[in-house]
Amino acid sequence: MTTILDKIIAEKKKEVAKLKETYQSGSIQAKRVHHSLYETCMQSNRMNIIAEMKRASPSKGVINDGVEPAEQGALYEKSGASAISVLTDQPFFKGTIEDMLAVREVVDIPLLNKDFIIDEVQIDRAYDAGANLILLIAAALPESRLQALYNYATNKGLEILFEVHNEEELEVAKRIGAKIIGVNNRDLKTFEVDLAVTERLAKLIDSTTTLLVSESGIKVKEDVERVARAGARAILVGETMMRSRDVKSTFDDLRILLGE
Ligand SMILES: O=C(O)c1ccccc1NCC(=O)[C@H](O)[C@H](O)COP(=O)(O)O
Repeated sequence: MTTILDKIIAEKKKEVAKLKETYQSGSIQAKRVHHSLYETCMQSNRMNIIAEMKRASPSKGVINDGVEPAEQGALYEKSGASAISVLTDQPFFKGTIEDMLAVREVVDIPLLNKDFIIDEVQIDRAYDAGANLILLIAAALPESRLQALYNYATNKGLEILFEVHNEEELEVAKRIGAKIIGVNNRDLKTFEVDLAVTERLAKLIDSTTTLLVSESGIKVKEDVERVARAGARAILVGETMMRSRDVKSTFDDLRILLGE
């Protein structure tokens, strides 16, 4: 059975083939901000929110097509975001690299380039566009490629959010040496969302040395309390932020004190 992730990766291969022909490393030069998400989150006593710029998604269709990235990014920073995740995939999420550039111009917090990274050229572009972090998805590539991309990004001074959804993928994350592990509560094959995935995998993660980020399906304070109890120090929140009519109060609700 062809899954949505298979379809996304197939499209990404075509996009990357074009990018390799057209993109010259250094041809974009955005402002560089030197902040470590890992350090920020490990030191903070509040739940860290990575707020996402997400116009649309395969599971939900259009979420917020009219968003203005610079305005929304500035609002996220002002409201207390620890980082901003910018989706740059066009075919499935309606994002672009210009969204990253627009956000980088107006904020000084770390930026995650949320895309389906399969090649070094995407890492070069993410860096040039002002990203501090990239996403690597365990389910998307063989371990040897994940390790190569992990090393490449680390050598450029980027941090890596390494995304897993089950025990086997978590083992890969550990072998690769991931310091920031994102447990995606959404099954990228079925779209089923279940916060119990964070609870189950968190038991296998040493949260004193690894930053655990719980990703997807977080809507209300009770969800945050649940993943915080499991050991998450950060949450990645897309749809809830993009649909919120009062982003500041959504942050106030979700930025709970840790260890309570
Ligand atoms: O969101 C989707 O439908 C999706 C489908 C296929 C691959 C990835 C997908 N989402 C990427 C994400 O990980 C989420 O955007 C992120 O965790 C935020 O999730 P949410 O708060 O539920 O919008």
